[in-house]
Amino acid sequence: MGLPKFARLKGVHEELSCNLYVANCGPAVGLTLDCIASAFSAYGTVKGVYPADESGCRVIVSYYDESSAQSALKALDKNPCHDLGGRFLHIRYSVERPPCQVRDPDTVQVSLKASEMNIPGIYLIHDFVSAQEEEQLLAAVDARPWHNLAKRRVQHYGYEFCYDIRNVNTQQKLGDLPSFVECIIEKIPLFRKLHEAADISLDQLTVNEYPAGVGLSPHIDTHSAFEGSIYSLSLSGSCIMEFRASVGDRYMNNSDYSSNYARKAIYLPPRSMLLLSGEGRYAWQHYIPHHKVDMVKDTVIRRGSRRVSFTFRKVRKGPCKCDYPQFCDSQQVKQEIGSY
Ligand SMILES: O=C(O)CCC(=O)C(=O)O
Ligand SMILES: [Fe+2]
Repeated sequence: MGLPKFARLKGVHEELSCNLYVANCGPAVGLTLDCIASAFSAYGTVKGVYPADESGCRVIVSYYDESSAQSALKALDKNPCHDLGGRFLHIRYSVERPPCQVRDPDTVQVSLKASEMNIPGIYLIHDFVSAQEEEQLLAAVDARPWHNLAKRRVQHYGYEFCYDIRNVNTQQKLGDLPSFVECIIEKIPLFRKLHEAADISLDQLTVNEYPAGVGLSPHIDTHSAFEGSIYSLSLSGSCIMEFRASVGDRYMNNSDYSSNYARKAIYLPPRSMLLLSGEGRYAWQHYIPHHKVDMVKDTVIRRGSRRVSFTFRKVRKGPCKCDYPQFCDSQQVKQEIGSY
């Protein structure tokens, strides 16, 4: 069952409602829904506290009667709330929207399994590495130098990925993949059960470290740079990864879209390995929204202080001859690839 959906009443203080839209309040600012309910229960019996959106810092507090909501609004709007660490709240009345209006064009249902997304070529295996391997992998990269990008840090092995040209210099090999990733590489054949062409001769690794709230812009990994299978292991923190394809493209069915894109999303827990191949690798942009919290099946999941991903690819030595020429730089047609 979905959450009740509410709309903020802009500037309408006199229109009473049992529901309050409360800004500057929520899991992203360190306040659990339970502690918010407890603070607001000083003004009447609280029916429920719900995230108002995916920001993690706006909630709906729902009372059984309007007089409780009115007392809470009078006492707490733009005043410090003692029970919530002296936080200043911004409060409006809110109304429950009828079910036909509930679709927020900015939100997308988050799948737990790749098969729920229904994008050909995308697979996810949970618990691909153990907690002990995760710890060792993090220690190994933390013992090596990081390169700072604007908002995240990276390391490259095998070949350097150059963000300005979105490609690798195939003439300049850095070396073999480091021995500490052997425990990952040896398990890649597990994907053969899901995808017959699981490529095991990977020779390029990019390690990304994202602080909480930092995501990744929409892009398709350059076709001419890498072969058809891209593996990405999530460590330490979780995130959601979204996928989008233009509505005009034939590589999508016509459900699940808002504005000009079909959009899908998947939850990537720590230690899970994602495979992008085929249509999902060549024709869908992937990206990580810049959120501190993710809404996954009505649960608010706070991002950890860091997420570290290991992305394994095989450098392409000739032109790409994929079946998706409109996204293919080797096939010289206008692309839609975006920046990393
Ligand atoms: O962090 C990730 O899981 C994905 C990284 C990625 O898409 C890339 O480096 O191209
Ligand atoms: Fe990518």
